[in-house]
Amino acid sequence: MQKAEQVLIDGGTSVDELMRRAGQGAAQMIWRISADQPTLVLCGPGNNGGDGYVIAQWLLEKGVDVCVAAPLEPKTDAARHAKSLWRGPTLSLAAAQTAAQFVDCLFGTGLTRAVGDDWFDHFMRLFTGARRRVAIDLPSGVESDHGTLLNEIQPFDITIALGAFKPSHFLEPARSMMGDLVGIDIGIEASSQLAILPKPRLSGPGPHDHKYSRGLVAVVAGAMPGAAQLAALAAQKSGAGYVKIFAPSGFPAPHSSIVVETVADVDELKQKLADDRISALVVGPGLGRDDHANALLDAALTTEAPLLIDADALMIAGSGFCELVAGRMAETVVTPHAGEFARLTSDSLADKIDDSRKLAAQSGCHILLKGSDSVIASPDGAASISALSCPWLSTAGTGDILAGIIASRLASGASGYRAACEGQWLHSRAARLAGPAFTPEMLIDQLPATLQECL
Ligand SMILES: NC(=O)C1=CN([C@@H]2O[C@H](COP(=O)(O)OP(=O)(O)OC[C@H]3O[C@@H](n4cnc5c(N)ncnc54)[C@H](O)[C@@H]3O)[C@@H](O)[C@H]2O)[C@@H](O)CC1
Repeated sequence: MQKAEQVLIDGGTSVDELMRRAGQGAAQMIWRISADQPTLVLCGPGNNGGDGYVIAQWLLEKGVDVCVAAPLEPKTDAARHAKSLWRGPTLSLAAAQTAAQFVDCLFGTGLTRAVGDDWFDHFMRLFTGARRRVAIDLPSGVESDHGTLLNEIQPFDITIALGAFKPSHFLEPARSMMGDLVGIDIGIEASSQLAILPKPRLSGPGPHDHKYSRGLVAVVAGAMPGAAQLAALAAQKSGAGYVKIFAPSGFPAPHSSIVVETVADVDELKQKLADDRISALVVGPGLGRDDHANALLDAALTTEAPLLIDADALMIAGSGFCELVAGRMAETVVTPHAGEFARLTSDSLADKIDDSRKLAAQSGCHILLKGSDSVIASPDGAASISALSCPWLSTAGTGDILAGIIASRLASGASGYRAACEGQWLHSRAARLAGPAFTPEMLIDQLPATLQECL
């Protein structure tokens, strides 16, 4: 983002002009949602504060009863210029009174440490006394890149992001402080190795496609049949041409179209996995964690097809994970939740994006770190954050479904990173369509409609 701003500035667009676009865009948004509510704008010393003076002046010209509170004079040229154009009253923090609407321009992306108590106590007084609270770019107290809270703030009603979304708009715990999140275009083309997951663009089968060209997904089943069945069903309803489960005898097929191939032992599994028509393999959901499960995982790792590793397989692999996957030539996607991730790295999770990137680079695998703020990282350093979150996904079976969706995307020929990104988006979107309190089957049933949206 800062690089993108610099390109514009080098090309002749002044910081004043960017600030004018940002402030006016934000003011118009505020005007649309709250019209003439009496408003207090809290302006800090940096360019975020400068945005605040632009917003305040724009609202004043609309006839709004607006006041600025500022703890310090502006420190940047652009913010000084914005203040020079402000025609309304400016009060100290201590003198400022609460207003119906509170607009927070104390700090944006430049916050480097917690806001001190002398300012923060007033900040909270003015915040608490307002009926509507609007944060400009980022709520003060939130650092911009890692989702970290530097102060104990409370949720805003709306956050207006300027120019581009920052990682903390989507990473917890910061994300929960944003309220409704909207973006303002100020003419900056942000390009970075960190992306917000876009809606996938998929194509359906062509006239010459058949079940194998659309992709054969195989699932290695273990001790708990339900999880492997869900992964298989999800793969099927995400568009795979053919879905098979390799399972011990007596394993129930989840649907008459899904083939269950009995494997008597690990050697037989290895033989079946040598079938080069297999386009993607899933191992982990319901695998179990005993010696037999361990041997099934070893067998699965012999496949030359793209591989999705999840759940029990990750718990078995533990800190030996990187060694275990070291020899793999085909794409490998790994989908741990935070607990499984900590098991793979033998360390607690400090920074979702950096830690996922590190594990991806060390292992050569694509890592999808699951959570309400899922992060996907690739060995080449690319990373994406999911902006679609659905807290109703926090229920048993949904991870197995995600594994099946990603496997079907791998089977269609997508790269590991792309399959993980597409799978994550489809999963979250299906959850939104399923509404509250869904069963795994209800979630799976939404997958065709979700695919339809992406064709
Ligand atoms: N750079 C640009 O061209 C544009 C920036 N814009 C705005 O500018 C913001 C970033 O501006 P800045 O980089 O000036 O950053 P901020 O306005 O967030 O504040 C930075 C200033 O606060 C100080 N500071 C940081 N943490 C502090 C703390 N805990 N207590 C006291 N002082 C502290 C810093 O030393 C620095 O002086 C964005 O979030 C956005 O709102 C927009 O106006 C669009 C254009």
